[in-house]
Amino acid sequence: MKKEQLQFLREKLDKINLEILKLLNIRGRIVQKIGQVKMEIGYTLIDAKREKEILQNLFLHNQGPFSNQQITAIFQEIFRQSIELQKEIFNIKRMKD
Ligand SMILES: O=C(O)C(=O)C[C@]1(C(=O)O)C=C[C@@H](O)C=C1
Repeated sequence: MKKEQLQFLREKLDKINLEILKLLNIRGRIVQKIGQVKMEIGYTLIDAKREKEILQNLFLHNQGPFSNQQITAIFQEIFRQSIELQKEIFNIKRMKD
């Protein structure tokens, strides 16, 4: 039945969503550590060159169905939110100093 197929596919997506969430949070913790190191050595939070390199590497491995343009849009949002996480660390450090 088509409805059963839909339910089955949605259950598959639910599991994948949880995996993505877990990986995003693992990534977020690493981003926080990078933010801390960058602040200690006086680097700016935004690194456009590094973002470009990450995207180039993703394009090399991109097997679709998402286009490179769509991958760029997804990762630009991840970079934006990662910088927000780093700013939080920056503000906490400033409050302590
Ligand atoms: O690699 C860094 O310097 C980071 O801060 C990590 C990260 C990322 O999320 O990948 C975040 C912000 C920078 O603009 C570039 C990359």
